Amino acid sequence: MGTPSEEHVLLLTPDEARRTADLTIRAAELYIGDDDPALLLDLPRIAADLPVRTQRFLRTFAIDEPTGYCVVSGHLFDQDRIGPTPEHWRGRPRPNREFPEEVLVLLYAALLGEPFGWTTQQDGRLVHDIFPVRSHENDQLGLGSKELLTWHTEDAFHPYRGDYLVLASLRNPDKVATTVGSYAGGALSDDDVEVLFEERFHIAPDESHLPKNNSACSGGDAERFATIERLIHERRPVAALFGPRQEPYLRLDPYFMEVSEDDPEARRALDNLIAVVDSGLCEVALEQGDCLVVNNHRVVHGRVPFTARYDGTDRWLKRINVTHDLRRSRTMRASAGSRLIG
Ligand SMILES: NC(=[NH2+])NCCC[C@H](N)C(=O)O
Ligand SMILES: O=C(O)CCC(=O)C(=O)O
Ligand SMILES: [Fe+2]
Repeated sequence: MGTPSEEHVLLLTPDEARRTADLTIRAAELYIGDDDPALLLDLPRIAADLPVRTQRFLRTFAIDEPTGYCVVSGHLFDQDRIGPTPEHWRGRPRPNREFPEEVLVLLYAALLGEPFGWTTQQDGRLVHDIFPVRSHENDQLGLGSKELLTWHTEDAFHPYRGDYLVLASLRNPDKVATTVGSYAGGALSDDDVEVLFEERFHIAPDESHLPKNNSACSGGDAERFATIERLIHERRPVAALFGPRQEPYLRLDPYFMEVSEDDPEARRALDNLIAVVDSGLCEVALEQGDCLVVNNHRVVHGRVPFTARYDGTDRWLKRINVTHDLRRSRTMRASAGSRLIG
């Protein structure tokens, strides 16, 4: 994988960008926030008014998997309306000033599948904020900055992790790059591939799901993290590769992965895979107005280290998780219609 090629990018025409912005601003006036059930119900109806090229581009990306990631660029994100980059995601109003951009990622999610969130991430918000937070400067979190955010499958530890991820760049003045990596197939020995397809790898939940990175509720909160706790204690081994042998899907987060000491074969195969992904890692610096869509099985992603500003002008992304099939996670959601896994 090199730098993004033409097939990865849809550049909106000025007219398409205007129509898209108008659509999201009008919709944002009709609903009360990213969790408004009426908005979630209406998403496909509203998405039908997005430019036809956008609809076809994202539907093709989802169904045919022509590439592991793509970018829809040229969106108009009104900087005056959006206002300064906040200091923390906690306690933000609903709806907020950037609600039209939250509507946008929800509409794109509806073209790809169904948007969902986690009770254990950002207090159950459906659309996540990603900007540097001072207290997390050195953490392996989207909210970090000083450290390389090592590449990963989003929520790799979880059986119901998303099929796609949408990242909308509200601003990125220092052109801080998101990293994207893949495994094309053919670069590893058949023996290594065989081992990687077997359930010989442990993946611990990353820290974004831990209680310390959510708001503490008074009492009775243990329940919210019970499933995560169980996954930590079960330590069920999983496969690092799955699906088609020629072009396998990935389930990787090396920083949080472990292989038993008595399984050097699995260790070596994983190290070889990590080296192949590393060697082809590319950097995608999202410009203001870019939406990056990641196929969470075909590619891994991360972020280069950077120096945060903490003056209201920092890099700011909106993130949404998307699944093809909400029903699969039904036992971990409170009701059939709930979009929060936990
Ligand atoms: N290798 C890693 N750092 N994995 C964790 C990724 C960050 C996590 N998805 C977050 O929302 O903050
Ligand atoms: O900041 C980025 O570009 C990616 C962040 C990310 O991967 C995450 O928060 O999980
Ligand atoms: Fe991520």
